[in-house]
Amino acid sequence: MSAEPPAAHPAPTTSAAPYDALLLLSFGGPEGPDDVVPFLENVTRGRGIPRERLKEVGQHYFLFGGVSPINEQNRELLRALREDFAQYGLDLPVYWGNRNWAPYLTDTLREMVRDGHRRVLTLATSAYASYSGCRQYRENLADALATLADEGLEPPRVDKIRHYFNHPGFVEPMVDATLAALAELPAAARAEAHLAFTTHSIPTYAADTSGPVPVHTEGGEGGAYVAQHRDVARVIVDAVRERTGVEYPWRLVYQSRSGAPHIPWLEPDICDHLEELRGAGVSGAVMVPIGFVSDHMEVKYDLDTEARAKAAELGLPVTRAATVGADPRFAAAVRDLVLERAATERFAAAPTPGSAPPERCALGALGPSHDVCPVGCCPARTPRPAAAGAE
Ligand SMILES: CC1=C(CCC(=O)O)c2cc3nc(cc4[nH]c(cc5[nH]c(cc1n2)c(C)c5CCC(=O)O)c(CCC(=O)O)c4C)C(CCC(=O)O)=C3C
Ligand SMILES: [Fe+2]
Repeated sequence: MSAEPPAAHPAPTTSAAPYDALLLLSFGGPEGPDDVVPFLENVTRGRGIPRERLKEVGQHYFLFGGVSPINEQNRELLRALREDFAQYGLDLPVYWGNRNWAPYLTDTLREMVRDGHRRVLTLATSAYASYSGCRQYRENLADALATLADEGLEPPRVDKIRHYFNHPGFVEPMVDATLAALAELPAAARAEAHLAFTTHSIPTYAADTSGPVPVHTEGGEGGAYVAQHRDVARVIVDAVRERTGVEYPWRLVYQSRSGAPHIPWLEPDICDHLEELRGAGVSGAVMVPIGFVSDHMEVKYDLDTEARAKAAELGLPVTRAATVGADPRFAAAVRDLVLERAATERFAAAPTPGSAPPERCALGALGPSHDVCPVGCCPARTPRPAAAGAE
């Protein structure tokens, strides 16, 4: 056998430079009955959510012993990320901080600074563009950095990984989960089944202004939030057709609405949609929660408890697809996104002749999302400082 020819390309680098740490940034949730009310106070501070709604949401948590599944799911994701990074030689420590519960973001960032980190890349557990799913996390980062500065610490530079809703490592586990949930339907219910893709409802004004380019349309159909979810749904429907030979009818629907009743939010609600499907004589439905990264309370209560009860009352067979959670393909996707962004930053700082910015993986029609949110992206109703963006 002849010797290996010299490699045409340099070996792909596993360097995360200029980044020296990854921050997993999440929502946080209560870990026992005594945590529920203070957690809800953290979530809703200044957000004008009616008291009745808060009492109701508190009951959802008490049904599960006051414990949200989200923290344990983030611990699993941390383990999966660390394992993946170690296996592929990516030497990048991973930290975890939350918006609404311990470990709090500010405490984690302080620890990161004390450990000597100066250049932090952030992964938010939210895949899509919207105020709640993106800018609000960037506001939390700005607040935490300001607190550290007040304490006399030198704040690190913080960036955020691009929206990953259409990354194959996020979408492909959902395709498998949709196939598995279809297989769980009784055979007679499967043939004429519908796919109900679900995500968190948000106010229609937030949907219309989501993403970098505000599209002012009536009814919340204009912005990036809805467009991104539709694109993912389309990719899953196509992949399911390739694997089963069936093009299942589908619709993007919403769940977990809060806020005052006179403010319009994205519709239809999953429960109303199930009722409509039953009325139309549909044989069964699969709920596919593409809007969420793990099976946290919005999935366990709003879908597995409330929507399933609705379906049972209607006599409509339904199953629910799992979210990606700590799937190794998602951990690998995060590594890919870290390396992609690191290479982009290095290229921007020192473009060398013949070098090119890295490839950016994305399925669907929309293409890879921007790295840095431009000024005015997913605007807040009351402007506040936000980190990791162009402003
Ligand atoms: C877009 C979006 C995501 C997806 C992106 C992401 O993941 O970030 C998300 C995730 C989550 N939302 C969660 C919990 C809550 N969200 C609330 C309230 C709200 N969510 C909103 C939007 C979103 N929320 C909005 C516009 C409000 C109204 C008030 C406001 O503008 O802030 C409330 C208050 C009570 C209520 O009214 O429901 C709670 C308790 C949990 C934790 C679950 C657990 O504990 O396992 C998670 C992962
Ligand atoms: Fe929420």
